[in-house]
Amino acid sequence: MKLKKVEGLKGTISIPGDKSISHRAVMFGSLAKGTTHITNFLSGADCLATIDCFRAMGVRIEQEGTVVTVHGNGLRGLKKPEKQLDVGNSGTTTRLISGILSGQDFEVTLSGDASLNKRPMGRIMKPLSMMGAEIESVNGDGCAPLKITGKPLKAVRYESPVASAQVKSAVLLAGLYADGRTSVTEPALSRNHTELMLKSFGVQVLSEGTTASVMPPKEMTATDIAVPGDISSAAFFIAAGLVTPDSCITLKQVGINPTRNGIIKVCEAMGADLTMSNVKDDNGEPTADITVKTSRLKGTEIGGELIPTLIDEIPVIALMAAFAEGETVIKNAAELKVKESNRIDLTVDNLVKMGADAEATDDGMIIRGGNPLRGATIHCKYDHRIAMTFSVAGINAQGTTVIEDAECVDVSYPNFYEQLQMLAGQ
Ligand SMILES: O=C(O)C1=C[C@@H](OP(=O)(O)O)[C@@H](O)[C@H](O)C1
Ligand SMILES: C=C(OP(=O)(O)O)C(=O)O
Repeated sequence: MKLKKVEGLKGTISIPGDKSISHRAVMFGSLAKGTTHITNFLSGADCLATIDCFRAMGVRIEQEGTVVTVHGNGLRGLKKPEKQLDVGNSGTTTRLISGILSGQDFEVTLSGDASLNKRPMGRIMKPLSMMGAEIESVNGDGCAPLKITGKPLKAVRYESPVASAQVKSAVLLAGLYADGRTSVTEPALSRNHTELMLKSFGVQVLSEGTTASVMPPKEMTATDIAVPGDISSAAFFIAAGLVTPDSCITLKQVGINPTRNGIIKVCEAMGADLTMSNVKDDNGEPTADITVKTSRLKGTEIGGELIPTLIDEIPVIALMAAFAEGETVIKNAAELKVKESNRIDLTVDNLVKMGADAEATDDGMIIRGGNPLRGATIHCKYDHRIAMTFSVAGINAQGTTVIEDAECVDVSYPNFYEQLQMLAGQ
């Protein structure tokens, strides 16, 4: 993909469905009794991998674009798949499904692409083993492929060393099959979509501070899920609207769940012209239309409990910082090193390549804003968030920017480039 400076971004777009919520809707719908109708489903590669995994375990799932119908098999109705499950590039699929597979009465192996098979799985293997599951890293490196043999599970109270919704969810989902109340405490609150959606499926869930617990139900009951727009996808256009001269963009029906809205707080701290309207609350998953206009941004500090609420947005926030006046310090974000790529190093390397003043630290980065950016060839190591971040950089840089492997945006935002062109009037 080649990008050049644009004249300004103008218009209104609908942001595709939230990736985290789309995964969970398919998973919980598969385990429920009855039919779950999902609208505004994210038809990106990661969520399609989740659909394929549950189809391979005997669940009938119909998909027509963003409308998905899941004919649930009930809590104990999954079948042993004929082959190993392919989780593609998706950490969420891998870790959440591992929790579910821990409670089944069959053995299964799951494996993903080269990037996925390098990501740490010890963080779920430990608590799931404590619950009694047999879970083995086939190559002995703590990564996928994972061989999981489901067992009758013991309830646990798990103290997670990381604020991770994937770890929390893996344990809570195994807890659906346990012999009592299972709880997870995390160092800071991560996204709570699992807790909210399990409740909609009739499961008893309790959330108190940074502890969530679940009681094993007899069955889960199908429900309808309207997926909000993904704030992690909206982030690219929030940033683009703020840093591109002569821009005004409205993003419709974006999810603003408080465990996900850190980018909005950062925008406020940076002095961004961002307004929200048409705020609606749907079972704890509120949405709003977000309007952004070109703004003079100023540097800020980002760390602590804010980090889990904006974890996937950090690369594009770092780009905003490169356009801001003064210094931005991002800390407590070491988790970025174990995403689809090492997002600290890859963000900083590509920013520097484009002429920005940025440096990596042990757990984050420091960006001194204000240097004009110049076009460059961007290696994104097949990481969708890096590809989109540097596309936003490319439309604001002197010369041409080439994004290699740009098709990886399909993982979370298949129509990203179409919407970008539309807003640029091209
Ligand atoms: O639970 C989820 O849907 C996700 C949780 C986050 O990962 P961690 O739990 O590893 O922080 C996030 O980065 C990922 O994109 C989606
Ligand atoms: C980290 C991400 O996803 P996952 O962990 O599901 O691969 C992401 O989408 O940025």
